[in-house]
Amino acid sequence: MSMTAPFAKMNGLGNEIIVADMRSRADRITPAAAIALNADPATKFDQIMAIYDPRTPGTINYIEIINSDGTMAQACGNGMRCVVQALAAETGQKIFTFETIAGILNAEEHADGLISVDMGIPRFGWQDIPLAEEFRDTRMIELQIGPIDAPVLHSPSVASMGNPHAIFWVDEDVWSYELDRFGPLLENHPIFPERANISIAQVTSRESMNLRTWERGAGLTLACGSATCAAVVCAARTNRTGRKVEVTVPSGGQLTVEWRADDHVVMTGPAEWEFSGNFNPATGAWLREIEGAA
Ligand SMILES: N[C@@H](CCC[C@H](N)C(=O)O)C(=O)O
Repeated sequence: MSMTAPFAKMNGLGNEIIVADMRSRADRITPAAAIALNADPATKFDQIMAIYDPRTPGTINYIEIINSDGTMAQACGNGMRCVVQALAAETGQKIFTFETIAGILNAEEHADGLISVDMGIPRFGWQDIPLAEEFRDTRMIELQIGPIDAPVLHSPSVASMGNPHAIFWVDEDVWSYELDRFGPLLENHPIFPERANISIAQVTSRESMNLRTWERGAGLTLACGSATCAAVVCAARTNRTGRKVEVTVPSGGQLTVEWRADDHVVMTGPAEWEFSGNFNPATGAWLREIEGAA
């Protein structure tokens, strides 16, 4: 086994992704390697999507998702689109079935280059998210930040897309909130025993919303695919929108999310390759691949 593994630096609407090719390898990417890669401005990332050999018949690969703080995540919608684009470019295949720690996931690259990922079935039970205490109705839970009599953010909807999400509904521009200040406090609030991804959502019509997300284990990001899915199912569940919504993310791009009649949530959007290289999964030391080199 070679010391180094190939990787591609990519992004999904600005969500910074490293797609690591760990096929035919038994080793894992260490938290130290993730932290080292994230410390270098050239490879700074939000998630690493590590592609491994399949574990389950009927799936093409097992995908491990690592946040920039070195912790594991169960879901990453933007990262999955990057994985699909990388594998489609390599193999010509267009339809994929993957396995992650959250389960089996289907995805497809369309003729126009956009990629759809079936993000699975959302869960709303307080134990599923999970929350530290019982809430019978997770369309709105008691949680607020700011002065007790004039909270800045309050009463979020919560959902699991495999990973935990809280969505705070706002009327004002999403950029007028100090998410960099409130995000870490809410991510680590005792109500979320596994921490949570924290989003603020401004619904602009039955079919559109603006969304900003503070990601668990990664901080402020330019897009978060699973958060867009969580926001759309929570918006539909609270009758703020219909079941198909175009979500504008901080990069200015759009993701289309449809909560289908069969309960599956399908997210569609682009992915972009930036550069390729090789890295050491134990240390994070890396070298850029020279384009055009044999
Ligand atoms: N960027 C991702 C979500 C990443 C996972 C998250 N930080 C977590 O720990 O749950 C996406 O596009 O879904």
